[in-house]
Amino acid sequence: MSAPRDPVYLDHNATTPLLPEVVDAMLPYLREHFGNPSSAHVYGRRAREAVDRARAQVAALLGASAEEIFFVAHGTEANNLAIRGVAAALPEKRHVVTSVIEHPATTEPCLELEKHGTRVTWLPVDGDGRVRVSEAVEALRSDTALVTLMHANNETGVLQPIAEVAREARSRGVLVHTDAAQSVGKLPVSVNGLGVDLLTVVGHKFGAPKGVGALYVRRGTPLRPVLLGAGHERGLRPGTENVASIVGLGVASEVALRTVEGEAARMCRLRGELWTRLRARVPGLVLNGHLEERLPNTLNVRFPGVSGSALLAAAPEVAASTGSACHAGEESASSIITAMGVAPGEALGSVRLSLGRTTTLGDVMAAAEALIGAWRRLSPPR
Ligand SMILES: Cc1ncc(COP(=O)(O)O)c(C=O)c1O
Repeated sequence: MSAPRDPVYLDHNATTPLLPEVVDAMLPYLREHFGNPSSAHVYGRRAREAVDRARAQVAALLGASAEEIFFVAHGTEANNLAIRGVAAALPEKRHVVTSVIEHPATTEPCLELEKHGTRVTWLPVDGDGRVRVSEAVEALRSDTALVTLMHANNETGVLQPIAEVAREARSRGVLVHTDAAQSVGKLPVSVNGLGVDLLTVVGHKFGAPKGVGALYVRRGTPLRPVLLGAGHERGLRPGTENVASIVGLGVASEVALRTVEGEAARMCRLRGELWTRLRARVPGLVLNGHLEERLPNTLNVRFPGVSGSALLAAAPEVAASTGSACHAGEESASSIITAMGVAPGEALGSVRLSLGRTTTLGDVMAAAEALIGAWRRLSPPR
């Protein structure tokens, strides 16, 4: 008897499988090259060289210099370091601008600053899920320390107008951070193209392991460490480097630099195929978020008359997510979708389908069939 097939994995915005090149590059650093990069002997030197190589690879992906890349444990830490680190470095500036659709790794540090007296402007989004540049500009004040806006939203995949906001903010002397957890590795991302001072990179969103990320810090940006300890990462992020994972992040960056454009185009075609198939057979299906200004791999759709979680439970052939949360047995709609003006009852029908490098046309066709079948079984007869 053959083993049951695993469900089609359409949850690449949650995490991605490790790239084979990443695993191959990491293994020697888990086995024989176990040295501490701070040690002066050959074991340490080998580890230091590997970390330096990875730093150059991440920098190349972003169009940055190696000295501007700081390794951290994850996206959460990178965002905390950017937001809390700037606030600590500029104590006289008591205002931060962010949006209502950020990941908790941004929202929570902003709420913490707010508790301690910093004023935070929470920008709304329009019906397409985008911040309006004019509202971001109007929010800027003489005491604004930082604008922190995500590059691509993790649920909808919608891209934010970072370059336009950054141009205005930086011309007024305001620092700009973008959480690029979802866009790096899926789209070409350049720190100079975006014009940002700080940018968050998350390894496990593009084929590197979980538990490693990086913060890009433009030369000269005022930033204080959040963790206190020894002098690793030039004093900005103490703690012995996670060498094998850093090597993995470097190789994933190198692969992304070589292949991101081709993969983005392939992803866009597959996503188009999925959308076309679903839309043709689910009357009333709605796309959440802007049609074009979005990640090439992400489709977030609202199925009529059913909840997204019930739909996914009825389609075990597909592994995907909803943005809804369950509190005390009550399902509540995603705050990202309701922020776009969608009524909570309708927003509950949303499902995020996020494709990746391992996704094939066969996967997309099988997933579409499974979702359409589940929706028909759950929907009252028309
Ligand atoms: C937009 C965004 N920012 C930050 C993070 C946090 O990354 P991590 O869970 O690796 O800390 C995620 C992870 O889902 C994300 O999607």
